[in-house]
Amino acid sequence: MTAAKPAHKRILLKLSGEALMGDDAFGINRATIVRMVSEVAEVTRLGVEVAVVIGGGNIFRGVAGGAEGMDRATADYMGMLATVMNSLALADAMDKQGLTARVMSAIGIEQVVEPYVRPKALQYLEEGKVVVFAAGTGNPFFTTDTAAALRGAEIGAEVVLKATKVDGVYTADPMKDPTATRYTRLTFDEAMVRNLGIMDATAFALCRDQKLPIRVFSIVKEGALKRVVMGEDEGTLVYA
Ligand SMILES: Nc1ncnc2c1ncn2[C@@H]1O[C@H](COP(=O)(O)OP(=O)(O)OP(=O)(O)O)[C@@H](O)[C@H]1O
Ligand SMILES: O=c1ccn([C@@H]2O[C@H](COP(=O)(O)O)[C@@H](O)[C@H]2O)c(=O)[nH]1
Repeated sequence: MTAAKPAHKRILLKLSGEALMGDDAFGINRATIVRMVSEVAEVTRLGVEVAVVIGGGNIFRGVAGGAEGMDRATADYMGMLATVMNSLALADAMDKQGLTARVMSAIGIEQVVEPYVRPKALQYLEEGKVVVFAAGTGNPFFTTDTAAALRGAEIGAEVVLKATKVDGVYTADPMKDPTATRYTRLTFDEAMVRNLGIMDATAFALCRDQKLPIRVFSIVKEGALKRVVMGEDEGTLVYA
């Protein structure tokens, strides 16, 4: 009997910053990051090329309460720096688990991490290294979901996997509306027309135009990432 093959050769994994908190109120929970990284390690062992974009919601968001009264662009740069911190923590945890990770930043901070250079990122992926894209798109007024769509398209990923705290896209925010029901699949146009808040419209529009599917699934659910990579029916597929 031959072993089942992964459904994807190259993926862009968008990891929720907020999920990194685990049960804590802020920051990075050690056990949580270690578990997330072990799930990433498992899919790299299947031969899948993995690029990661991590959010910053566990530390700072430009539109959150902590930024009230601030200049929006300044607050957004703080948010991007929060994603650099998460990226460094992630790469460090990967290193500890025997993965080789490279952090590439969209904003220049060469003393800390190397800048994002597309051919270099592609080279790392071909070498089997995990590439962590830090600092979002490098521009204020965007989110790391849009960065995931952008980098996913640039590196020719077959799918964007949005790993978050909920197990898919619902008819309404399931954290606020207990009657909300989960979609198994829906189109980008449906997601945008229904104004479903799971991702911002910029990210949806970019993926739709590039015909880059997104699968939304729960990173809290153990083994879900591997099941998604193996093509099993997990979470919600958003497609063009
Ligand atoms: N229609 C919907 N279906 C599912 N989740 C929704 C929906 N509308 C809003 N949400 C909310 O969206 C959240 C996930 O999106 P968001 O990008 O804010 O989180 P994240 O990926 O965890 O962010 P970050 O990386 O910034 O920490 C969920 O936790 C959920 O509460
Ligand atoms: O391209 C980008 C990406 C992010 N930001 C800012 O960072 C925070 C954290 O990102 P999340 O996607 O919310 O996790 C975001 O709120 C923005 O303030 C950005 O400006 N540009």
